[in-house]
Amino acid sequence: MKSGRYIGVMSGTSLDGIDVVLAAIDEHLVVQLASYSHPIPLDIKNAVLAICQGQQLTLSQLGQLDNRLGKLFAQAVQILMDRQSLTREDVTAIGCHGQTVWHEPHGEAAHTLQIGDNNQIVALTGVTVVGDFRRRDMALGGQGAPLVPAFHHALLAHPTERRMVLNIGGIANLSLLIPGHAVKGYDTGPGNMLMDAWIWRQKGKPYDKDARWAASGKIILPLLQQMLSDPYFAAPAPKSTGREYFNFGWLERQLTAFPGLAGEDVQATLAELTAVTISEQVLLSGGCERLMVCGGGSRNPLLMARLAALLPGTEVGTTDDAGISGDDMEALAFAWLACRTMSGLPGNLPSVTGASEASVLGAIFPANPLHNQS
Ligand SMILES: Nc1ncnc2c1ncn2[C@@H]1O[C@H](COP(=O)(O)OP(=O)(O)OP(=O)(O)O)[C@@H](O)[C@H]1O
Ligand SMILES: CC(=O)N[C@H]1[C@@H]2OC[C@@H](O2)[C@@H](O)[C@@H]1O[C@H](C)C(=O)O
Repeated sequence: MKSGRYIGVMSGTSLDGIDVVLAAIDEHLVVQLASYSHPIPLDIKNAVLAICQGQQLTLSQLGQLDNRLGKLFAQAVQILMDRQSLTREDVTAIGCHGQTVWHEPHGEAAHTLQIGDNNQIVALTGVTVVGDFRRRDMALGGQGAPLVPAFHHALLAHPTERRMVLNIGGIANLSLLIPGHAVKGYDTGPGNMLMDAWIWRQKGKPYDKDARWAASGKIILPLLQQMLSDPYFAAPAPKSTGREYFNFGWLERQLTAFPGLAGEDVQATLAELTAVTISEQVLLSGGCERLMVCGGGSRNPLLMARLAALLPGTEVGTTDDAGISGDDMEALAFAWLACRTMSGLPGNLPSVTGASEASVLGAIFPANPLHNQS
């Protein structure tokens, strides 16, 4: 393994910020050294949201967004490097996930697109970048997602305890770390995404802090039942999804049969949808002794309480309890995946994504050895 200091960059489906993490990685250890969250300007957030909901745009507009996101990722990395007084020689590589703008894992021409020009990051920081992690897996017949289960397994698997790791981001994904079994993992469906979309439309707030609004409402059971009948929830793994499917349009269609509901009741029902779809999958997958939650949803007390209530006999906690900040897990995973690629090691798990083989992932954008030499 090419050990060293790596930086991971993640801009997820929630568009709440760009997470950047510095980690020391070797064969046995991943040590988180520092992290930083960089804001995303509102016009960029709105442009990505519009694309994910199917809005048409010109190639020029797409190219400009790719350029601006690349510069934004570069700026975020540079701030972390400056704060840590790191020079380019101190960092082996940067693993940058990019911004997913479309994910379509089915059909004759399945595809997934993460943008944010990695060349911009190399040009500004002088550090080698690894990017485009998902498309090799897709070329091998896989879903291209989720990719974090391999990292969850490397970091959090236990020899005897049945564990599952749950990321509640915009989309929620579950990793099954069951001793004696191949690692499995898939997206369970919406995490915070629908709750975020609803409170944004109703109140102009980016998210329901500490679920205060949801907690003031009551669950509308017929609406919940109807939402639960969406075929995604019963579909077998491998499966992955995104904003192209579970978006505000999806929610509006669900609400047409229920006019005039109080906003807080819809919010309470959406929180319950997230908790129920996750807990059903945990139980259907045979249950676990410990559920370790990360992602922004692990900061939502209502979601955490509902998960604990729906999963009696399971120890429900956060990955922070195991020493890994739930806010940094995904960025850390892309630092680790970059290290795998730089070391010529596979990053995907066919048992998770359905790919025909394990493969080295991504593309390497090498640092310029002539940088700053004249
Ligand atoms: N205190 C809190 N109370 C309620 N919700 C919270 C809180 N803190 C964070 N969140 C939720 O977490 C979201 C951000 O989660 P996260 O950063 O894990 O998403 P992401 O990484 O962009 O998504 P994905 O994992 O799908 O790519 C916020 O948009 C919000 O909904
Ligand atoms: C296509 C895409 O960007 N998928 C994300 C998204 O966010 C959560 C969930 O949906 C997961 O499948 C994936 O991200 C994590 C990092 C993964 O690949 O494991």
